[in-house]
Amino acid sequence: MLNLRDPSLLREQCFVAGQWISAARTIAVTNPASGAVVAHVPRLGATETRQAIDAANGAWPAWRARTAHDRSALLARWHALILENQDDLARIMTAEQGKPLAEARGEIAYAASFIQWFAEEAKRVYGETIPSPISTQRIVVTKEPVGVCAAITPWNFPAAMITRKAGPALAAGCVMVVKPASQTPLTALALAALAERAGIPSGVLSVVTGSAGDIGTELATNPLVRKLSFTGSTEVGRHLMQQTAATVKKVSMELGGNAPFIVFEDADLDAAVEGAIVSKFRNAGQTCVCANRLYVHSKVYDQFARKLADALKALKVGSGEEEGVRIGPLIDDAAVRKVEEHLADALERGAQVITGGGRHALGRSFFEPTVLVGVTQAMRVAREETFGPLAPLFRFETEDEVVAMANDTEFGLASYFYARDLGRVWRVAERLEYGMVGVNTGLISNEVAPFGGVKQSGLGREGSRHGIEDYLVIKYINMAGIESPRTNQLN
Ligand SMILES: NC(=O)c1ccc[n+]([C@@H]2O[C@H](COP(=O)([O-])OP(=O)(O)OC[C@H]3O[C@@H](n4cnc5c(N)ncnc54)[C@H](O)[C@@H]3O)[C@@H](O)[C@H]2O)c1
Ligand SMILES: O=C[C@H](O)CS(=O)(=O)O
Repeated sequence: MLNLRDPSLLREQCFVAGQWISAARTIAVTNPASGAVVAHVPRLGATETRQAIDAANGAWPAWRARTAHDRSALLARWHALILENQDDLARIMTAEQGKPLAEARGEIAYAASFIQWFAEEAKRVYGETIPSPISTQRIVVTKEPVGVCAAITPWNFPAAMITRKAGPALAAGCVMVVKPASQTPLTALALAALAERAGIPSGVLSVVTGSAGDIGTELATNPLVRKLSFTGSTEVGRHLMQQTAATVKKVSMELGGNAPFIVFEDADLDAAVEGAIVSKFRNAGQTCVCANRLYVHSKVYDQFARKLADALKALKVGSGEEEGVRIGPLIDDAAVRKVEEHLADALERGAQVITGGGRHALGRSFFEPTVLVGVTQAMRVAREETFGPLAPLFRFETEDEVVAMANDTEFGLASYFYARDLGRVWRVAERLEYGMVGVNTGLISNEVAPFGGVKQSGLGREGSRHGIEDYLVIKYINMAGIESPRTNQLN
């Protein structure tokens, strides 16, 4: 049993149309560190999803009719409740996802920041007037909520990936049905409980758990759903884009990554090592913006590799609840097997391990933080998202060579590089084909900046003033008949 200040936040029911509902069939939620069953949630399907969509559609007119200030105040109340319950939400998250408690607390604060940000942005949805080419007409442009929205979210950030969607959606006057990952539904359900306590009306926000295929198909094909926002793998994103095409839904796609992390010869090496630790090993390497390939100039390659390996040895691996743990377990055994496959492929092709190199002695889904040297573009780690604590180091000689290698991928989410020459910083930042570039930092995620990718890493942006645009549609009003006054023809 979790040691919660408010045990009622641990919900084993879904929030559908303002009601907490159960189901005969359930899904067990397990702790990745221990394998213990934490809770059971309903295994819902298309029927209940339709109920949630119908309730959202019914709640939409009243929700969109509220003033922006009204919606803002309710979101602000939700934000306050999330922070008031930060510790409980973090404990629930660590229990189901495995990340260290300190990281879970950090994610809750990060998740709450999107609610706060869009509570304010709700009041800044501006339209425009346009000078008319015809003297008797006036042109007005307004922005309106797109309508019933669906969100499908991943397990690696069980809170932030939901609020990064629900925040702008509700702020814009939309309503939303959320399907969280089956590995981490408890955080989503706790957030829904707090939204209910904040006074967000029935039907405005629902959370359904269960069969990804059945629920996903209903969300992607039901004509009442006007927008689908997905965060997850590129493979599933492609599938959902195909499914939503039949009803021409607006889509946002936050998909896979393959981030290059480049260390030039003029870099501050200690800063670069610190950045590499944050960028590569946050959430045990299970983030979409993790450094996936580390390119190090040959002049500093050996020194950087040694420093990185030494820094890694200081990181405690263990269960997220344990004090001082920096690297938790991976989400499941399949995740560990993928890291093992990437490691084995690299070793077979000539790479060498300088620290780590296999499953951790703790067993289950723990993996040793690992540094590989002698890595080349021919290896799987160069082409595929590893999503684990494996840092492959590639060597390079010139700026042109490394930019070409960095861009040699179908992904384009995050990228990072360390350099101090101003000309190089501008040249490389402009040449990298990514939605986001971190210069001399390994951590770029916040609520104020536009988060998102190019190429096959996705469509749209989350956070920033841009994030609400994905939940709005533009309306053009042409107001004619504004002739000069004339006697009324009718009398
Ligand atoms: N770009 C971003 O902001 C971002 C953020 C987090 C994770 N990710 C990516 O997500 C992946 C890891 O997360 P994951 O393993 O949960 O991804 P995933 O694509 O397997 O699952 C994501 C969500 O989609 C659901 N899903 C799976 N198959 C589906 C289907 N056929 N129809 C409808 N829904 C379906 C899952 O249940 C889950 O809720 C990585 O590729 C990572 O890069 C991207
Ligand atoms: O996995 C990717 C998420 O977007 C995590 S974060 O936004 O970079 O914290």
